[in-house]
Amino acid sequence: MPVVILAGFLGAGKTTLLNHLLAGTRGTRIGVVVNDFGSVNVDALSVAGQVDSTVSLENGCLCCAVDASGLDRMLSTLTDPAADLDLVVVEASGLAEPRSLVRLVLASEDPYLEYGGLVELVDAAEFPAMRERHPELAGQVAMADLVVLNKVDRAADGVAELVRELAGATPVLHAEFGRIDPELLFDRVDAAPDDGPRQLTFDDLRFEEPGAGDDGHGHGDCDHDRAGDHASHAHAVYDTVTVETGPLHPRRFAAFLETRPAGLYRMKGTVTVGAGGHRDAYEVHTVGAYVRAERVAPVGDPASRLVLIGVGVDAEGLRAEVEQCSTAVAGEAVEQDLLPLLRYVADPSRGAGDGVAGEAPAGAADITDNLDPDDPDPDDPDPDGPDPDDSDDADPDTADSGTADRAAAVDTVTAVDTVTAVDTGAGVGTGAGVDLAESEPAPTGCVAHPEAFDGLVAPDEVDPER
Ligand SMILES: Nc1nc2c(ncn2[C@@H]2O[C@H](COP(=O)(O)OP(=O)(O)OP(=O)(O)O)[C@@H](O)[C@H]2O)c(=O)[nH]1
Repeated sequence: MPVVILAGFLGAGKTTLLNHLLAGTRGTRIGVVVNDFGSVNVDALSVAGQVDSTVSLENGCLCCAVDASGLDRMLSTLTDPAADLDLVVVEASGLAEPRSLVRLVLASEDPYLEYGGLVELVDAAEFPAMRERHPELAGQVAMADLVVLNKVDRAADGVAELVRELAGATPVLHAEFGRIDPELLFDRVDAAPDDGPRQLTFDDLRFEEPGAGDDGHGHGDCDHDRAGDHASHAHAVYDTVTVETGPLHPRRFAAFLETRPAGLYRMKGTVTVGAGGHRDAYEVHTVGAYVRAERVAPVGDPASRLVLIGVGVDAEGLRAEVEQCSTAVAGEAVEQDLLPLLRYVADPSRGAGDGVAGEAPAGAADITDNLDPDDPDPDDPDPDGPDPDDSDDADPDTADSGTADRAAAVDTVTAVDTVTAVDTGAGVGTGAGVDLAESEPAPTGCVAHPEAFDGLVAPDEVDPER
C-alpha cells in the first residue's frame, strides 16, 4: 500500500489537491489521513466523499504526536488488505514537519505499507514572502520527491525560477487548483467490467498491448486523450517512457539508479538481471529519491520492462541509458556485480542469485552508504563498501528536534471512500513527541531521502547498552 505524504505550508492548496485526486480516482480507493490544524476539522469536512471515522489527537500534530509504531497502528486499518484500498494519502497539517513524517513512514514495520513519496505543495503566490519568515520551507522543497508549484494563476514574479533552483533534482510541476494527474501518485485500478476493480499490476504493465490506447507519445490509456482535451490535461507536462529490453547487467543498472536524471519522478517495472549464469527478476519501484527492489518470480519476454515518468526529461536519452545496461551491451556480469543492486532490495537475503540464496550477501550491510546525501562518494575507493565518512549521517546537529514551532493541532484520521467506511481505530497519539533519532535504528533494505535520516544513529555508533 503506497503511502503518499502531501505537505505544504498553510493554504498552499493541499486540501484542494486532495479533493482533485479523490474526484479523479475512477475506481481507485483512497484512504486519507487528514492532519488538520485548528479546532475545527475543516479539511476533514471538506474532503469529498463520506467521512466515516475520525480520531482526534489533541496534543500536537501528527509528526510529533506519534512514533513509528503509533503511525503503524493508525494506518494499519487503512493498509490492511481487508480495507481494500489502493492508496493512502497523509495530508500533513500546514505546520507539520514533512521530514519527520517521511521518517515515520520509512521506519514503519507494517508489512503492507510502502513509502509512496513526499509531494510538497508550494504556494506560487505566497512562497517568496513566506520563505523570508520561514526559511525552513526551502529545505522542505529540497527534500520532496515531487514539488507542485500551485496557484500559478497568481504566481509571484520569479517564483518559478526560485522554486526550480531550490528543488534541485526534484521534478517541479506547475498547477492550478492542485490539478495534477493522479497517475503521478498511484496506478489506477483497472475498471474493466469483466474483471472488477483492482490495482494495476506490473503484469498489466508488462503485458499491455503496445500502442493500445496509446496517443503516440507513451501516455497510454487515457480518457482525456481520447476526449481530445490533451492541452489542458496534466499529462501534457510530463513524459512517460516504456523501455523493454533483455536481462540487465546489475552493476550497470545500479549505477543508472544512482544517477537517475533530475526530473525522473517515477519508475516501475520488472527487470531481470544476469550474473554468474543466473537470471533473477526484480520488481523495481522508484519515487523521487526513493528506490526499492524486490525479488520476484522469473518473467518471460521481455526480460526487463520499465515505465519511467518524469518532467522535462530526455525520453530517448533515458531509453538509451536503460538499454545500455542490458547484458547484450554491457556484457555478462559476475555474482559480485549483484552487490550494488542488493542495497536496494528490501530483504537482501532473498535477493542473491540462486548460488547464494539464503545468505545475506556481503555488501548487503552496506545499505547505510545510501543514507549519505552526498553518496556516491567520489572519494570512496569502494563505492559498494562501507564508507567511514558516512558517520556524518549521525550528525546530531542535523537532527530534527521537532516540536519547537508547532502549534497545537487537532489531527484527524479519516477514511474516505466513496463506498466503504474504514474504522481507523482509537487510542492513537498519546505520546508527546517521540524523537525517532533517539529510538529507531535506520531502516534498512530501502533507500530514500537521505536527508530524512539526518540524526539517526549510524550502525557502527549504536550503543549496545541501548
Ligand atoms: N487562485 C488560486 N487559489 C487556489 C489554488 N489552489 C487552491 N486555492 C485556494 O487556496 C485556498 C487554500 O486552499 P486549501 O486547499 O484549503 O489549502 P491547504 O494547504 O489545505 O490549507 P491548510 O489546511 O490551511 O494548510 C482555498 O481558498 C483554495 O480555493 C490555485 O491554484 N489558485
